[in-house]
Amino acid sequence: MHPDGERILFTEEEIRARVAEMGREISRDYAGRELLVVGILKGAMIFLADLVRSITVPAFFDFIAVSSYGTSTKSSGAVRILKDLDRGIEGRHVLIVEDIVDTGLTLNYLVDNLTARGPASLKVCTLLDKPSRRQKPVEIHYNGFTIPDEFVVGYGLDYNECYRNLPYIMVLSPRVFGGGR
Ligand SMILES: O=P(O)(O)OC[C@H]1O[C@H](OP(=O)(O)OP(=O)(O)O)[C@H](O)[C@@H]1O
Ligand code: HPA
Ligand SMILES: [Mg+2]
Repeated sequence: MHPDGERILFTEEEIRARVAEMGREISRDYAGRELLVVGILKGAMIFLADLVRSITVPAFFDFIAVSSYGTSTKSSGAVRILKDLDRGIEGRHVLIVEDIVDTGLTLNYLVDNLTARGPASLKVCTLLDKPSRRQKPVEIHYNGFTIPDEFVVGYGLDYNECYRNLPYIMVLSPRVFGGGR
């Protein structure tokens, strides 16, 4: 394990198995339809890349970048769109793909924002759910794993832009961010 980790939460193998299972479930639910997968940059990129390879219905991609964490382990509370979708989503079956739902501020904002654009349907898929920290409600349709209240990194998730390329998910040691969340 990386020396900044406290413990591994999910191994590469555990993630691979769960992501494949999620892809199969999504493929069943969207049978006969075309999917527009909307990835939330940057955290969701690794999960999305693996997930879509287990999805068997026709899938198109678009990406939106938002930020609320900046260089901290605490959400600033203000969600900003840094890069919007390239195209409209009116009449499309949209699946938002996210790495983690924590306070819910990011997805609560994005679901409202994208719903206003008139998609045929809108669902949320997240690899991780940390429900103990929720401040705003988010309806999650596909969830990989529910996790405890700890700051996790790896498999796309960062702290201060580090650790995204770790193939597993680990709990970040509080000594790296000074504890005190
Ligand atoms: O439920 P919330 O408390 O809003 O937290 C979840 C969001 O925070 C992280 O993104 P971040 O703003 O750090 O950008 P990143 O994806 O580029 O790391 C994560 O990828 C989610 O998008
Ligand atoms: O636990 C987390 N790790 C990384 N990024 C995050 N953004 C919200 N929660 C987290
Ligand atoms: Mg981040």
